[in-house]
Amino acid sequence: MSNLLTVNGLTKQFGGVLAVSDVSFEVNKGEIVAVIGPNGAGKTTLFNMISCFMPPTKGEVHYKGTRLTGQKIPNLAPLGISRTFQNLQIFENMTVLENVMMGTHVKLKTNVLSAAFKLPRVKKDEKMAFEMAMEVLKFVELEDLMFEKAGQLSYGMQKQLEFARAIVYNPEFIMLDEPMAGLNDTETNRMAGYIQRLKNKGTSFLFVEHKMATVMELADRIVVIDFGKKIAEGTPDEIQRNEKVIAAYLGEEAV
Ligand SMILES: Nc1ncnc2c1ncn2[C@@H]1O[C@H](COP(=O)(O)OP(=O)(O)OP(=O)(O)O)[C@@H](O)[C@H]1O
Repeated sequence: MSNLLTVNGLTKQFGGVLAVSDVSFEVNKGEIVAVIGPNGAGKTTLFNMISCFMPPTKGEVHYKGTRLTGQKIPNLAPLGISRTFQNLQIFENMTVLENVMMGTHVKLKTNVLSAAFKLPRVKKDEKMAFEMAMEVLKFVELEDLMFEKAGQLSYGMQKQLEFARAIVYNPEFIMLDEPMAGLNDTETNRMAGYIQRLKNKGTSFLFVEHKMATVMELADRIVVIDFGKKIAEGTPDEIQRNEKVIAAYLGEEAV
């Protein structure tokens, strides 16, 4: 299995709070890796450093040999990396179709000048953007709602829409921050199905999630964070039997 993402010694200090401390792990091609841990363990901070939303105090991240740390967020998509957010980032006043088409610009060559002069390429790009968007809307079963305003959709559908926008340019590596948060069981299974189907086509994932049943079902490997430190890493079976992990979660329940 070839290595895709290398997280090396990531550390984040917020004043006196050591939110993440010397965390290292890898994601290999075709793998689904989950990051779990009790509330406040440092998962979001770790995720934000990996996806270039926050600079680390120490440590670095590489993707296929390219240093991600210090990169600007728009540089990630051309590398084949995509991410979704814990809080939905959809455009409520735009249609479902327009939201997804927004995600296609990475692959297309149209820029402001060519669009302003309505060069022939613009028409071709618009057609391609539409076709790409329709393909993923079918994949997430939202094609019947393509002309609805995104703000009119249920929360579960809005999550599907955000996922559609994240996958529309065929990224090789997708980072999902709590993809199942706020979803009911049916919606959770539906989202898990999309992730699994993309994995079967070779896409790799890193995701943070609180819903343990989903994590255990989807992840090939799990990284467990507690008080900012990696306390365990292994397959779902190994993690469920790991005493340090059990103690960390029991501690959380006792709080
Ligand atoms: N911007 C910030 N400034 C100061 N402290 C912060 C900041 N962001 C996070 N922290 C602290 O860092 C620690 C880790 O927070 P983080 O949100 O990364 O944890 P988490 O595992 O994602 O939590 P949850 O599961 O509740 O989302 C917490 O103690 C939190 O209070």
